[in-house]
Amino acid sequence: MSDMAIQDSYPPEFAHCFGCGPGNPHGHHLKSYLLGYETIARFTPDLKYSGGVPDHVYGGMIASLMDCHGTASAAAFAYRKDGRTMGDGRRPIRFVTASLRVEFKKPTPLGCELVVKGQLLSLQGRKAWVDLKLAAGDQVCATGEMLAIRLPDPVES
Ligand SMILES: CCCCCCCCCCCCCCCC(=O)SCCNC(=O)CCNC(=O)[C@H](O)C(C)(C)COP(=O)(O)OP(=O)(O)OC[C@H]1O[C@@H](n2cnc3c(N)ncnc32)[C@H](O)[C@@H]1OP(=O)(O)O
Repeated sequence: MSDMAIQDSYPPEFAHCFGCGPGNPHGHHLKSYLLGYETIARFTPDLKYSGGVPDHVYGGMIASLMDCHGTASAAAFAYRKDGRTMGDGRRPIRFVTASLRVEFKKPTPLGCELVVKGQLLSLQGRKAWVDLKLAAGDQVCATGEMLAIRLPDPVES
């Protein structure tokens, strides 16, 4: 597993995301890592992120974790495809979410660590499709699929 969290390679101007930006003092600071051919993030939501009942996570938190983990995963997969290393000093590769479909399979328990995993489905040009799974222990509680779009490099003047 890479020692560097994917989000820690975001330059300061792109580090404000509430879900995962290292530069947002109020945010969740999700950290995603490349682990072989998949990505992984671990997060334990605070008890205030309850759904309709106090011991389940609300759906927006689940989608948020997939949102941030999915774009980070897309970036990590693109670095690998380009033969680059995160934090290599060149312009960082960044993706944003164009679409995210989430399927809530089981109630997600609150008060325990959630594990989000990402796998690359396809990477074509600027478009990356990422498969996502969120589990509590052995139970997959939600699955998702993201289309992430790579931000173009600015034109040098
Ligand atoms: C933009 C400035 C951001 C600045 C800040 C950057 C911050 C980087 C750090 C991020 C840190 C963590 C982030 C956490 C995850 C978020 O929360 S990201 C925030 C939520 N997402 C957004 O705000 C994105 C809003 N959408 C957009 O800005 C623009 O629609 C996009 C996604 C950049 C695409 O616009 P574009 O660059 O003009 O590209 P466009 O030519 O429209 O589309 C490219 C291709 O994708 C396809 N496509 C685009 N959208 C869709 C869609 N929804 N469904 C299907 N296909 C689509 C197009 O058809 C096209 O396909 P081809 O013709 O090439 O085959």
